[in-house]
Amino acid sequence: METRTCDGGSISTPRGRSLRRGRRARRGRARCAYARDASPSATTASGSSKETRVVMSRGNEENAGVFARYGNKRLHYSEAGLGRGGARARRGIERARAYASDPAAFYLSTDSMDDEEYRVGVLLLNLGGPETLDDVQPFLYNLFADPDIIRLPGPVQFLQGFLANVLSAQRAPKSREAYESIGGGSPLRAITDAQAEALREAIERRGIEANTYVGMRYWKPFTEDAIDAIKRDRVNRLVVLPLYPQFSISTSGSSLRLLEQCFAEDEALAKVRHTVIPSWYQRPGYVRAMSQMIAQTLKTKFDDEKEPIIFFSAHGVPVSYVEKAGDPYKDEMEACVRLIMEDLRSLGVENEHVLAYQSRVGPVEWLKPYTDDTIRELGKKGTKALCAVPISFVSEHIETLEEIDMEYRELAEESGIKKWGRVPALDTDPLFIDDLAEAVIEALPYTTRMSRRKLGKDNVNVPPAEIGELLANYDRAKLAIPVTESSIRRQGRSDEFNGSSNDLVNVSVVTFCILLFLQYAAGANGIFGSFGVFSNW
Ligand SMILES: C=CC1=C(C)c2cc3[nH]c(cc4nc(cc5[nH]c(cc1n2)c(C)c5CCC(=O)O)C(CCC(=O)O)=C4C)c(C)c3C=C
Ligand SMILES: [Fe+2]
Repeated sequence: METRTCDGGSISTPRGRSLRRGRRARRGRARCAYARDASPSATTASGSSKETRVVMSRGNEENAGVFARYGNKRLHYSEAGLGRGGARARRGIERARAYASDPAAFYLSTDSMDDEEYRVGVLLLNLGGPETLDDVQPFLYNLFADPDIIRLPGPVQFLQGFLANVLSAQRAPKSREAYESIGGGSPLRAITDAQAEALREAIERRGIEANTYVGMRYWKPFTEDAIDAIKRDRVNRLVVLPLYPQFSISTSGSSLRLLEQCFAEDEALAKVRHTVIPSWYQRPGYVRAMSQMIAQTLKTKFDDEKEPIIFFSAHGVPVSYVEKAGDPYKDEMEACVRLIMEDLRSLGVENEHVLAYQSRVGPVEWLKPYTDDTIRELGKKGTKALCAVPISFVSEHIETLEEIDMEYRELAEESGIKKWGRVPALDTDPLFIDDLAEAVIEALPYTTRMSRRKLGKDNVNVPPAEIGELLANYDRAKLAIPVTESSIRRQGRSDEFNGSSNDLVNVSVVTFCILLFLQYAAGANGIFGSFGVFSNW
C-alpha cells in the first residue's frame, strides 16, 4: 500500500503567483491522503483538515479549443450547440476562454472551488490483453461480445453472445500461437501499470497529488475494477484518459460507453466531476516524442538513415465505422501522421512516408491500404529499406511484437525489402509521459458537475459535455446497445468460461441451430452470408 499526503495551502500558477483562500487556507496542513490498493480505512481523505496545493499549467486558446471540440464531425461547441446541449456548449466555450486567459483565476471563480477537498483521479483506459495462454479465449470472448467491435444489425443483436463464443473458440488457436511466440501473454498490463505510475509521478512533480487508475476493456484489471477503486478512494475530480492517441468508436468509444453505463447505474459515481480527453494525437509533446523515436531508429538501425521509407502502420477498423458511423479514426490518423512528418522535417528528416492499416479481422472491408498489400507493392517497386512505425498504440503489444516484428518483417524480406527497422512503442518515454501529465492538468478545470438527462427511452444519467456529450456526436441509432458490466465481467474469470469442450459443444450446437434457422428464414445468402461470418476469422 502506498499512501501520500497533499500539502501546502496555496494555489499557485507557473508564473509564481500564489492565491490563498479563506477557509481553505486557514485549515493548515493537508491531510489529503490517497491509498493505492488500500482498504477503505486506509483512505483518509475525509479528515477534517483539508487542503490541496494545485499548480495549474498555463492554458491557451489552442488548448481551450481542444476541450471545446469533440466528436466525429469535429464540431466546435458553438456549432454543436445548434442542437441539444447548446447552452452547455456555449458555457463550455466561455469556460475554455476564461481558463485560457488566466487559469488560476478561472479555478477560483468556478464552483470547483467550494468547500470540497480535491481528490484527483486519472482513469487510464486501455484494451487489455491476455496474461496467460489460458486467458486468450475468454479475452477474445469479451472482445467479440462487445457491440462496438462486432456490430450486428438490430434484429440479430441478441446473437452477440453466441457469436462471441463461436468466434472466440475459432480464433483462439491462432491467437494463442501468436501470444505464445511473444512469451505466453500480452505485456499490456505491465506496461500500462508502469505508464500509470510514471504519469502519477509526472503529475506530482507538477505539484498535484493524483491517483492513477488503469481500466481495461476486455481483461484485467477491468474498467469496473478501476471504478470500484475510484469510489473507494472517494475521488471527486476525475480525468478520463483513453490511452489511444486517436479516437475510434471501437476503442476509446467502446470504453466510454461502458463508463457511461457505469455512471448511469451508480448514484455515487454520478457525483464525481469528470472530464474526458477524447484524443490527443495532436499534442506537441506526443508528436515530438514520436518523431524523436523515429529519427533515433533511422539513425541506429540503418546504415543510411536517409534511405528507408517511414512506414506508419496503424491498427485498422472496418470501413463502415468511418463511412456509416462517423468514426473520426481515419481523419485523426492521417492528421497525426501529417503532424509527425512536419515535425520530422523540422528536425531535418526528409524521408518519404506511407500510411497503411494492419490487423484486420473477419471478412468485411477494412481501411485501406492494407499493410501486407503495401509491403508487397513497395517490394515490387524496388524499395530496399522500411522503417516501421506502430502509430495507433503507445505500448508494445501483440501487434507490434508479433505482427510487425515477425510477420511483416518476414513478408518484407520475401518481397525483397532487406533492410528493416521498427520504431519502439512510446511505453514510458519521459517526453510522452510529461505531455500526458500536462494534458491531465489542462483538463482538470473542465471537471464539471454531472447532471441527469433523458436519453431515448432509458433514463440514462449522462454527464454533460463529457462522456455523454462526446458520444452524442455519434449516431446513436447506428451504435449498438452498450454492454453491461455483468455481461462482460461474467467472462472475466477463466474458471467461469474455460472454453472446455462441453461448453463449446453446447454453445456451438445452440448457435448452429439458430444460425441455420436464420439462414433458412432469410433465403438467398442469408442474414449472415452478407457479413461473411464464419469465414476469415
Ligand atoms: C487503436 C488500436 C486498436 C483498434 C482501432 C482496434 C480495433 C479492433 N480490433 C479488433 C480485433 C482484435 N483486436 C485484438 C487485440 C488488440 N487490439 C488492439 C488495439 C486496437 N484494436 C490491442 C492493443 C490489442 C491487444 C494486444 C495485446 O497485446 O494483447 C484481438 C486479439 C488478438 C488477436 O487475436 O489478433 C482481436 C481479435 C477489431 C475487430 C477491431 C475493430 C472493429
Ligand atoms: Fe484490435
